[in-house]
Amino acid sequence: MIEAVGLTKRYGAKTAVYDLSFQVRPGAVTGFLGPNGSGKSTTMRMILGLDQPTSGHVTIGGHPFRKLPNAPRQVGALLDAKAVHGGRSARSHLLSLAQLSGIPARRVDEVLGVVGLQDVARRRSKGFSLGMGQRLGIAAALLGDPQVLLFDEPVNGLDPEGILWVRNLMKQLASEGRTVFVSSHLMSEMALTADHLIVIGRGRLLADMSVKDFIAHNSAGFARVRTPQTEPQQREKLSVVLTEAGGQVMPEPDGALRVTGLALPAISDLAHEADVRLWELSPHQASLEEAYMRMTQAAVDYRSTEDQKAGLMQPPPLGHDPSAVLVPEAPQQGWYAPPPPGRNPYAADAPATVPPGRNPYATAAAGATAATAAAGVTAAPAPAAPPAAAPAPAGPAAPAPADLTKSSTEDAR
Ligand SMILES: Nc1ncnc2c1ncn2[C@@H]1O[C@H](COP(=O)(O)OP(=O)(O)OP(=O)(O)O)[C@@H](O)[C@H]1O
Repeated sequence: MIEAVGLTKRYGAKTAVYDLSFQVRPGAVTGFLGPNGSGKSTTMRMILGLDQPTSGHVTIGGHPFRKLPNAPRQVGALLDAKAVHGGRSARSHLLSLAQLSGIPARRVDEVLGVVGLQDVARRRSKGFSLGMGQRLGIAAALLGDPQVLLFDEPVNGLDPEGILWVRNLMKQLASEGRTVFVSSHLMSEMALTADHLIVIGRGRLLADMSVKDFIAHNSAGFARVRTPQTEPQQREKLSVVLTEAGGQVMPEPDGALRVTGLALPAISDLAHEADVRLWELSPHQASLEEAYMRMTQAAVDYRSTEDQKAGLMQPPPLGHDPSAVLVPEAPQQGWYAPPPPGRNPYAADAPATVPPGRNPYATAAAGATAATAAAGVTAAPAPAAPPAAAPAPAGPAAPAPADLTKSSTEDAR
């Protein structure tokens, strides 16, 4: 088990991680989610003893990483897949890590098979695509057959087949009773891979719960309501009526209204009483991705001016005064306002109102990382992550597609 207690890390005036306490349990995949710069990599580096906490502490199996006996056999980590000596072949890279940790050479061939790189094992890794680099990093993490595994963005650069492979590998490792801690920006992928989620924003804990609970609490429903386009005053009238009845009303890009906090029958009755004709009244389920975006949007540090065009910022509510701009300290209601956890907004008895409411070998088994650090090789800064929308395409140095999609020997079993 990994246990963090009051973990805080400051870099000068910048607080990267603040008072984080959580546990990562064995036998489950725990997803570690947060926007860019939220402190995921810093937390992982502190777990691996590569960064010292300013205050608080973190242990693995009850010991700080640096005090773990035979760490490479107990903990494996993928932190930065690009931090590999490109002049070496995949096999010799793994062999050198194995030698540093007293791991027999036959294990190198085993893990090359597990990650599907056996046919390119003697090729220099500088010719590897991003996806192949990720596979090599995962092989390094598995080298010591450790019980605790940390993966920082393991699906970066992987194609859909690779993403599926990583998903199955994580699940398999957890089913063997191992502790698997995986960071990602991709809520949708984590919803499929993880059993438990730890979500952070600006270094603070936002959620620590099972995926099941996260879905139940956050992917709330809403109603879409549309009035005749030819009569905009009807839309305004309905919006006022619904708001007065305690609903939250937001405009949709196509001119419809998104309503939360009111049951569908109540919306219908209120429209009827106000003599407003409806062309659409339909229930919708907000996606988990959207729920995650809502939870973390107040904690997003880097936001493109193009976000508005891409629909990644919340539209202002109807009647919003743009001069009164709020800078929230905590997550707040975004595109939609979900009902309190467990409440079905469409139930006939639903209330009319809702309360306002690196290291060069950082890819390597972590122990080898420490060993290479001791050998005087300094850690590289974490690379900027790609946008969350889709896996990054293979880099320009991508080899023949056959290499990328190669099934691992594990797949074949
Ligand atoms: N060595 C450092 N010196 C100064 N600031 C740092 C250092 N490492 C990280 N930070 C800052 O700490 C914050 C958290 O960074 P971190 O890399 O942990 O976030 P992250 O969640 O992993 O981000 P991403 O998803 O983009 O990889 C950022 O603001 C980052 O700029």
